[in-house]
Amino acid sequence: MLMGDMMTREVPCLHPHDTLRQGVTVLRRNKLDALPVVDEEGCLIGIFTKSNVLDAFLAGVDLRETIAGYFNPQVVTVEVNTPYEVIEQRAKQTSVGTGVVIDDERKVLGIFTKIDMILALFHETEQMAGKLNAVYQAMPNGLIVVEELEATKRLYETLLTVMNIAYEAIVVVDSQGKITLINEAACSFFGKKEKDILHRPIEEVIENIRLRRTLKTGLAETNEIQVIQGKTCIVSRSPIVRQGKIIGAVGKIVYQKIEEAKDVAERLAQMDRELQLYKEKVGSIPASVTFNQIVTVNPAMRRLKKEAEMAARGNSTILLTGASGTGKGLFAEAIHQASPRRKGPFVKVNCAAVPDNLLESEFFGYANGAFTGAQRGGKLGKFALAHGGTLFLDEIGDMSLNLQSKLLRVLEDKSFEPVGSNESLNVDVRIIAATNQDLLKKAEVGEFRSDLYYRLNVINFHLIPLQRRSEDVIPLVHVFLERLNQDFGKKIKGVSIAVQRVLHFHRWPGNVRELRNVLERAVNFAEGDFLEIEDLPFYLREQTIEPTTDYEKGWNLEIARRNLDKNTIKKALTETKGNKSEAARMLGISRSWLYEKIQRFDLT
Ligand SMILES: Nc1ncnc2c1ncn2[C@@H]1O[C@H](COP(=O)(O)OP(=O)(O)OP(=O)(O)O)[C@@H](O)[C@H]1O
Repeated sequence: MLMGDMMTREVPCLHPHDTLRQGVTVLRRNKLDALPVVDEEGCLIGIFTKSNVLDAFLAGVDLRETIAGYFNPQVVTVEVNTPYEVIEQRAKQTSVGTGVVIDDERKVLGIFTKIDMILALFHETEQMAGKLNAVYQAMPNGLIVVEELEATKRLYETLLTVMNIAYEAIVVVDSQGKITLINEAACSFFGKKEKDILHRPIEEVIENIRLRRTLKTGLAETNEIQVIQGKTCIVSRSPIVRQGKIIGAVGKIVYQKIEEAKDVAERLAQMDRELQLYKEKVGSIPASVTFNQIVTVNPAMRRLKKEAEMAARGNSTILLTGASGTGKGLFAEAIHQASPRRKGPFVKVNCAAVPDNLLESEFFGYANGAFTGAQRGGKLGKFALAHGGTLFLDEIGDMSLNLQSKLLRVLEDKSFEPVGSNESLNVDVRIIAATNQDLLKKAEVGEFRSDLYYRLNVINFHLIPLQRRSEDVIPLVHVFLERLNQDFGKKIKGVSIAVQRVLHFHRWPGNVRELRNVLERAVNFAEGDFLEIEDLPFYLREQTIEPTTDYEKGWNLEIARRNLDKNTIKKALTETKGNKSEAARMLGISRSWLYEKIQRFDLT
């Protein structure tokens, strides 16, 4: 952290010819303890403090006198790029509470108070706790409990020891992608000393580790085979997320005894290919989505992901609810993939897409010669196809009452008769159902069997609409852009700030699906490296025009810009229910800058 990240910016300056009354008024208005004094060229020549005011009063001066004889020419100065450690050292040595931050021409850039330093310290402590937690998550067997703040140092030493006995290379970066922790194995793997690596941007030290991507998307990736430093390695990456914010990432590189593992991996891949072939032959869709592919930094959604992963281990029926496009299908596949049934088929039926008269044979199959035009030899239904695996009943709210009764019977008896057959078939199938309708309401008006509802609703996961987790928008954008670049052979690097703003504040009635479609359209139209407003569909472009009353006052660009800033900050504060740290993060500006703007626009 540098001085530039901690100081209070844009403080007013006094001139020696200003009166004492002016000096006192500016101090009071800005709630500051001291103000820089500058000469005609704007260069720092001293500091005017509250003590100077008291001295003047004691001397019984007239407030119309100038501050020339009262300000202090001995002023503690700090340069803007001074590192935190040096500032801390100097702050301990001086009794002065305020320093002036200057550039190399002695022009004033801001002031630095001990309060600023305490706030910066809090920030550092928060980050340290996050890093400790991340490394704990990355250790398969280590148990580290962070208790009290005073134990942190001891823990840090323990942590380094634990990291150093691991034979994998472990590296931790902060939200800026700078290395904050690295173990001995990693240093020896890269042939560098810890002191030459720490605090450097990750890509300067380790090519190809892709932790920057983890910081952008929040996606964990496990056991990917990659070549790093010319060696084949197994790499795992994990984001460090705290209160919906990605604050860092951990990378683990296994680089020893890889050849043996590679052999096993290749044999497994071959078996997987064969299995896939058989699965396709029996007509089921091979599920390949895992929880790792579900992008979210929202704490409630992350909790849902964890709970669904736990529920996957059992056999109970699961009901997924939530608006269209929130990821119910994705969750269903991930649950199957995380369950002991993952080797079995994952069969999906969209209950809204199959005509009612065909649903029964679609579900239960039919016997040879069951009806005119039926396939010779009969046909297996989805229940039989899903035997040993998972049957995903999408849009269950659209199923007819007649079929609902039949489904309930299968769920209770675990057996059914194909259409036109008297022979009963036993099946072992786990049911996951999904709907964007309120089944309980439907049950109340007799459109859905309430006994089926309770039978399905053993475990319920209600997915959150994208509008209520807007912090997920940008990580999703990064993941989708990566995929779309691949599909369309493009090299879009990201989205402009203006587009970020629009995407952030849009209400997303179509949820993640709508976001994905918007990006697909934009990638098709984009000409530059970044997606711009004009690449967005018209209905989103319209939202960028902020209502302003300035037309009456003439077309003043500065006023219009200020209004846009003010409105955007207002929206961010409403969105975050007044949480200023959250709002600052959302807007991509520092907290002190946000406070400054709030005061300037009178938004308190
Ligand atoms: N958290 C997520 N991370 C990555 N992709 C997502 C996420 N949520 C949804 N998607 C993607 O968005 C699209 C819509 O998701 P999905 O089909 O699972 O939604 P749904 O809730 O089942 O919708 P519907 O009710 O209309 O069937 C899919 O392309 C899916 O891969």
